[in-house]
Amino acid sequence: MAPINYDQEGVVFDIQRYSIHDGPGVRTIVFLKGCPLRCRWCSNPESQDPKPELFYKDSSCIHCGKCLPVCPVAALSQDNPGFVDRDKCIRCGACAEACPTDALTRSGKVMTVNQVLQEVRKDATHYRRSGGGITLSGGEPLMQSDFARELLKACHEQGWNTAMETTGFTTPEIIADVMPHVDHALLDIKAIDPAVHMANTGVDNRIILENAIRTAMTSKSVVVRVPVVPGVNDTEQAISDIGNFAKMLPGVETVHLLGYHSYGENKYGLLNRAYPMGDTPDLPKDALPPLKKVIESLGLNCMIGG
Ligand SMILES: C[S@@+](CC[C@H](N)C(=O)[O-])C[C@H]1O[C@@H](n2cnc3c(N)ncnc32)[C@H](O)[C@@H]1O
Ligand code: SF4
Repeated sequence: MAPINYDQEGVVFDIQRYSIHDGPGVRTIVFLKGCPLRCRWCSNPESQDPKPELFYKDSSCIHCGKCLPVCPVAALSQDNPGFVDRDKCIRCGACAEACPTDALTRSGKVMTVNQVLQEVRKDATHYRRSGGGITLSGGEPLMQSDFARELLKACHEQGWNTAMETTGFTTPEIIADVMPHVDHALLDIKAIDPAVHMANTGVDNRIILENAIRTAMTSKSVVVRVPVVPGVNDTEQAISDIGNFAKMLPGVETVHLLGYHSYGENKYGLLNRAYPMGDTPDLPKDALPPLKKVIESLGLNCMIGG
């Protein structure tokens, strides 16, 4: 195996400690920026653009104007305080540094594998006791495949367990390159019907379904995950289609059903974007048990949440 490149850089938008979801034991979740999909319900809209970007919180802005002179490309407006011309913005973050009230903040920063390791190491004693480790999420972690691979290799060298939340929309070469370093793959399948998938995520699902087979053949443990979204895949037929696909993946025994929630809605506002789900209510709690039964009737284990 090639030596680990600890200087490999990636763009990280969050590191969450002490998670008891998204893999076994206590975990640190490292969120990588960039995603080729645009799921209408995505709870992490700040993950989608690969580069760092600005959040603007109108209610915190005191209109002091300190952001205006520091922007090197005049992407902010004197007449309309807090307005960010996102096509002009070069993501340097100078305005966020100048902002005294954090009305402007930057999501995403460049980190090396070594810098992420130093952060993750703070939880290492918990990993040992609980069988936990690191989970890469995003965004789509495979969009920064060199960074993901080097970080996973470095975690394994420390003896830490690794997991990845992915939708597998990438090339077969990247699956072969990265997935052998993942102990637990949490593989999202959002819809089997190609038209439904395209309309709600913006991409064709053929490559995802093909890569699901490749992942199942490469990874040590794979769980299929389904965000259950009203009007998209919340019918017994749609869940049965996903269950039947999961069932034929080698080694897959478990499906997680995640009910749609709108927790990410406010972040669309901070990015000056409209929320694509409008006022669609969260999936009612009682919608999931019947769908769990559908999965179990196929001979698979099913867990609500993940
Ligand atoms: C933000 S995604 C990142 C990983 C990868 N891009 C993916 O979609 O699998 C992490 C998990 O959150 C789920 N998720 C995203 N938005 C959600 C929402 N509004 N309600 C419930 N689950 C959601 C995804 O389906 C996925 O299982
Ligand atoms: S694949 Fe994941 S990160 Fe990408 S848009 Fe969909 S939910 Fe968001």
